Amino acid sequence: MKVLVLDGVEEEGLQALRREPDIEVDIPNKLTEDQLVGIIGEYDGMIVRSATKVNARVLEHATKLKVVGRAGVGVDNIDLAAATAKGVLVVNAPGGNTIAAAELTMAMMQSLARNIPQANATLRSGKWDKKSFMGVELRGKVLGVIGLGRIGSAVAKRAQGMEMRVVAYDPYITEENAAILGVKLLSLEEIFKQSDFITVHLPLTRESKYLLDEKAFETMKQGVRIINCARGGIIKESALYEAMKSGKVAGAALDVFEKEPNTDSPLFEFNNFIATPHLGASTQEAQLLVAVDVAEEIVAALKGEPVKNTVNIPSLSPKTMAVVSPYLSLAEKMGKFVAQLVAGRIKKIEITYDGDLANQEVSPITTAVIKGFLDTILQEMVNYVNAPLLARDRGISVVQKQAGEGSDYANLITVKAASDKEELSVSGTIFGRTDPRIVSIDGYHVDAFPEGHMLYIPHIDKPRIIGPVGNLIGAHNINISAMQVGRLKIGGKAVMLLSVDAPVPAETLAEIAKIDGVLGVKNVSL
Ligand SMILES: NC(=O)c1ccc[n+]([C@@H]2O[C@H](COP(=O)([O-])OP(=O)(O)OC[C@H]3O[C@@H](n4cnc5c(N)ncnc54)[C@H](O)[C@@H]3O)[C@@H](O)[C@H]2O)c1
Ligand SMILES: O=C(O)[C@H](O)COP(=O)(O)O
Repeated sequence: MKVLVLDGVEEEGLQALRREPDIEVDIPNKLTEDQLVGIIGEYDGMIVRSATKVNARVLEHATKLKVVGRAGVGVDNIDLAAATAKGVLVVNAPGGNTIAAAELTMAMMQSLARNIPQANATLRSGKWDKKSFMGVELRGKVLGVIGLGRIGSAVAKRAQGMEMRVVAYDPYITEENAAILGVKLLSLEEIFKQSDFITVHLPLTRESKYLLDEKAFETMKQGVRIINCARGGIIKESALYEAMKSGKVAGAALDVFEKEPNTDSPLFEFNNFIATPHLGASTQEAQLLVAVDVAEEIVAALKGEPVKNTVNIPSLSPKTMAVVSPYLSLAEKMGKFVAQLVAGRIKKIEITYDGDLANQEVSPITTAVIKGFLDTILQEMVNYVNAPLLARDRGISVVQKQAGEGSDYANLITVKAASDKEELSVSGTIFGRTDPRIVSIDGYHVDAFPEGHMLYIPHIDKPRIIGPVGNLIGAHNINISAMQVGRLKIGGKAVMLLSVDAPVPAETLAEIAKIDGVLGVKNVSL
C-alpha cells in the first residue's frame, strides 16, 4: 500500500507508517492540483494539512484511495461529501494542536494590549517611540470566547490566569460544563455588549460564516479588540475594516483569512491590525503530535482496524468500540445472507437489537449489515463510509430498532428485508464473546455457523426430502459439512440450511427444486 504525505507534515511523527512493512510512504515536494490528479490513483492513503485541496476532482482520480488523514483539526480543504460518496474515510488529529492555537491566541491578545509587533517594528526602524504605544492591561477585562471547545476552553483557562473575566457563547455546551471552567455562558448579543476582547474558536460552517458582521460590530463595546485564530470567514473582513476605520474596534489580530494565502489585505493599512500567516498550529510540539496521531489513524484505517477520529462517519468512544466490535463481522455476514435469499427490489431493511444490544450504541452494527447487503448486490466499492449513503440513493429505507420483542438470547440481531415481492428475516447471535451463529430464518430455528458456502432450501416437512437432496449434492462430489432443519409444526413449512464445501452448480439446484415438497433452493456464500 502507498501513502502520499503532503503540506510539510512533520516526518519524525510518521514512525507508525514507516514501521509497517506493507506501507510505502512518499513525501514529494509541493504538488500542483494537476500533478496531484496525475498521481493520486497510485495511493491508498494520503495525509495533508490545510494547504492541499482534496476536492471532488482530486477524489475522482483517486481510484485506490481509502483514507485521507488531516494532520490537524479543520477539514475545510477536504470535500467531505465527495469523499463520503466515494467511500473514502476522512480522519483528523483534533487534540494535537490545541495548546499551540491557544497560546497563539494569548500571544495575539497580549500583542493587541501592548502593541508589541508595532513597537518592535518602530524600534528596528530606528525610532525610540514610547508615546505611541500606550497599552491596556488584561487584568479585570472581559474576554468573550465564542466557541468553548478544546481551544476555547484552553484560552479561557489561560485568560483566567491573567485575571480576566471570561464569558462565552457556545450553544452546544452545557451550563454545567462551562461552570466547571469558571466561565459564564451568555447570548451572543451579551458577549458583544460586555466584552473588551472577543476571540472566536469555532469551525467555519454555514451557521458561523460572517458571525461577526456589520451588525455584530455595531452591537459591540466601543474600543473592543478582536482575535481570530480559528478560521477565515467567521469574521467578515470588510465589516472589520469599517469597524476599525470608525474606531469602534481598537485593535484586531487575525491568523486566518477569508482567502489564503493573503498578502495584501486592506486591513494592513491599520497600524493597530496584527496578522500572522495561519501559524496557530505551527509549533514543533503540535506538529509532532498531529503527525503521530494521524499516522496511527492511517495505519489503523488501512488495516481495517477501528479508527478514533473519523470525520465523515461517527466517531466511537473506545468503550463503545469494545462493545460493538465483536458484532460487526456477524452483522456484515447477515446482510450478505439476506441479500442472497430475498427476491425482488429491496425497499426496506429493518434491524432489531435485543438483549445486551438493546441499550448500546448500535449504529455501526446497522452500517455493517447495510455494507454486507450492498456489497453483495453492487459492483462499486461499499464500505462503512458510503454504505448508508448508497442505501439512501437506492431508495432503501433503513430502520434501526432497539429492545424488540425480547428474546431467549443474551444478544440478538434480527435483519428483516422487505422487497416488492417478499419479506424475509434472519436472526443472529454471538455466544460468549466470539462464537457467531445464525439462529433463525423467517422464524424457523437453525444453528448455523455463518461462514463459507451454504444451501438454503425451504420445503414441506415430510419424508424423502433430506435424502434426495443429499444424494443429488453427493453425486456432484460436493461434501456436506453441516445440516440444519427447522420447522414450526409437524408436516408444515420447514427450512433446511446445508453447509457445503463448494457452491452447488445451477443444474443441481434445478434438480433439487424439482423434488416433491421443495419450495425453493438458493446458494449463499459468506
Ligand atoms: N489557526 C490555526 O492554525 C488553528 C489551529 C487549530 C485549530 N484551528 C481552528 O480552531 C477552531 C476550533 O478548534 P477546536 O479544536 O477548539 O474545535 P472544537 O470542536 O473542540 O470546538 C469548537 C467549538 O465551537 C462550538 N461551536 C460550533 N458552532 C458554533 C456556533 N455556531 N456558535 C458558537 N459555538 C459553536 C462547538 O460547540 C465547540 O464547542 C476550528 O475551526 C479549527 O479548525 C485553527
Ligand atoms: O485546523 C487546523 O488544525 C489548523 O488550522 C492548522 O492548519 P495547518 O496544519 O495547515 O497549520
